[in-house]
Amino acid sequence: MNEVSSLALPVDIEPLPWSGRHDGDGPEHRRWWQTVRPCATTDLAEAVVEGAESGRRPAVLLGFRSDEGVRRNKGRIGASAAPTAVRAALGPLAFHLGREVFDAGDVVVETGRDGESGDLEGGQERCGEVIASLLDAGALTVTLGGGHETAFASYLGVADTERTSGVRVGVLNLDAHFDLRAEDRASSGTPFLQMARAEAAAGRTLEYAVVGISRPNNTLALFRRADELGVRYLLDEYATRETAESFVEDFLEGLDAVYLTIDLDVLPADVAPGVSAPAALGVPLEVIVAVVRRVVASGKLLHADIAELNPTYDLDSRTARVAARLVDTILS
Ligand SMILES: N=CN[C@@H](CCC(=O)O)C(=O)O
Ligand SMILES: [Mn+2]
Ligand SMILES: [Mn+2]
Repeated sequence: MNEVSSLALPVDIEPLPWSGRHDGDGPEHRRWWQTVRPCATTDLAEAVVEGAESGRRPAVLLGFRSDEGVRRNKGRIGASAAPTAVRAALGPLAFHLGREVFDAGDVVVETGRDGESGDLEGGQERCGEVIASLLDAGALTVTLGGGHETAFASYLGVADTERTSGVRVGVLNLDAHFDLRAEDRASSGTPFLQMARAEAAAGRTLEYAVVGISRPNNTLALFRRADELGVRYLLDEYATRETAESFVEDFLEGLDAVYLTIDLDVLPADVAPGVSAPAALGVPLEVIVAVVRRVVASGKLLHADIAELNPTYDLDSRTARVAARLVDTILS
């Protein structure tokens, strides 16, 4: 395990904007805003030692403020504001988790304009370095995207940490889309093809499964690419609690560790209106929560991210509240 003092955090640790209702200072009144601490290296190191005793790693949240992937994918931009919106929705929630939670701040991606490209690739590399460093230190990491280009940043971190050396790692995506587009440059529509190519270059095969694929929202070309790459998927219309849990159990069985990525457009549009591409059908939130619980119960969760929240199109913070609930479930 690396020294925690070598953490490559994205920002100088400053008080971050966590707030919520105040019912008192005792543990019985505890909420997220009273719990989350800036990710100072010595505090994280202590929490890792304590977490090893209780069997619960400390969690570290990391924002990936990026619009560039969705912009390149011709979607509706606004996801760069999502990390702030998720923190605001998490802050007032009652805290029942038996682990420490830290906030490592945000990696900020410059957005392109006037025909110029933004530096998505640089941002993904920086984010990947931070994730790998936090994983090496012993944390359970959760990235708050950003468009789904967040997933390639997550992959870089997962691929780089010493914790995945010699380990069978899979990627479980909860999403209406494959995001396997073959494009000249990275976007929110390409991350899993980028991963498949990176794994192939390393002499491995990407273990990739998706729950919630919408047939009308993925072309025949994308279904063919998924088949060529051996991608396992469950269509949205067949995703009941029973089928989804059994699909995920089968996938997890052949793995030692899993990276979970949740694209909020997997949910019905009335549950998650604040996304670039809202779903006409979608997978019920109860099913998504059940899937996340299965992943957590497996003990194989290494890293997770939540992507595509777009506060510009949200209604009364509905989607941000769902994202916060899912973060809470991931860390339960
Ligand atoms: N992140 C991926 N987004 C979808 C968007 C689809 C759409 O705009 O309809 C994709 O590229 O397939
Ligand atoms: Mn996606
Ligand atoms: Mn999607």
